[in-house]
Amino acid sequence: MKAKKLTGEKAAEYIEDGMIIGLGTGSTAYYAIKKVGELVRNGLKIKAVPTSKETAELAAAEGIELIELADVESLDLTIDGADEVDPDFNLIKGGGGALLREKIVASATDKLIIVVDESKLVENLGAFPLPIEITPFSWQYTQRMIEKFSCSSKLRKKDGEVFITDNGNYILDCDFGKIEDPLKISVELNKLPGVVENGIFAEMAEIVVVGYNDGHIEVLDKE
Ligand SMILES: O=C[C@H](O)[C@H](O)[C@H](O)COP(=O)(O)O
Repeated sequence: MKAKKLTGEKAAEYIEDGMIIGLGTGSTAYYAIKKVGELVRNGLKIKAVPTSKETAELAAAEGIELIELADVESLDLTIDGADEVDPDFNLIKGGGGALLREKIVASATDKLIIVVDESKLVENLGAFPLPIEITPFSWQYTQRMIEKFSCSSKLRKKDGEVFITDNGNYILDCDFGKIEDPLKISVELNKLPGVVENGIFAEMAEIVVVGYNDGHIEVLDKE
């Protein structure tokens, strides 16, 4: 928890007056949002696009001005968490179910800053089951098509009920084993009718802020 808090707060240092920023989802992004709230209450002027209903509620409670992505051309930066990060900054996201909005917001962002604790760093993506957002319509058919990519999958449930995303869709958590070529599999998965989006964020992150349990932080920069 300490590591998550430190990374969230460190990432907030990149925010400057007048910026339009994206706010990620999850337990690490939470700390960044709390820090942004503090900065706003101390006079920082920014506007923010949330990546989930949960984040919108938290940000509003923090007094952060929210806007729609539809109303802007691009975002200066986005701070978001991840479930896995490989050495090339490819990510798996969507453990919290927010991957679709997160990917749309990330794609509109000049600088995507990822905040993680050390447990998220991996040599290869894939130990964390890949979340894939799919339409409820004939979802079992979509599942069969996805499983042709040599994975096994489970429909995500929460409290015994099917998990429904903010967009009214389902999520399949897919075990591919080691993912050798994240960009390729991401593109192939998104070609399947019924697949709305998958949780691989390939070649999108620019900065990864890593928090270690001993209290130190490392900032990894793609450049
Ligand atoms: O859907 C959720 C997001 O992709 C999260 O950013 C990701 O699951 C990491 O969350 P956490 O920081 O809680 O581990």
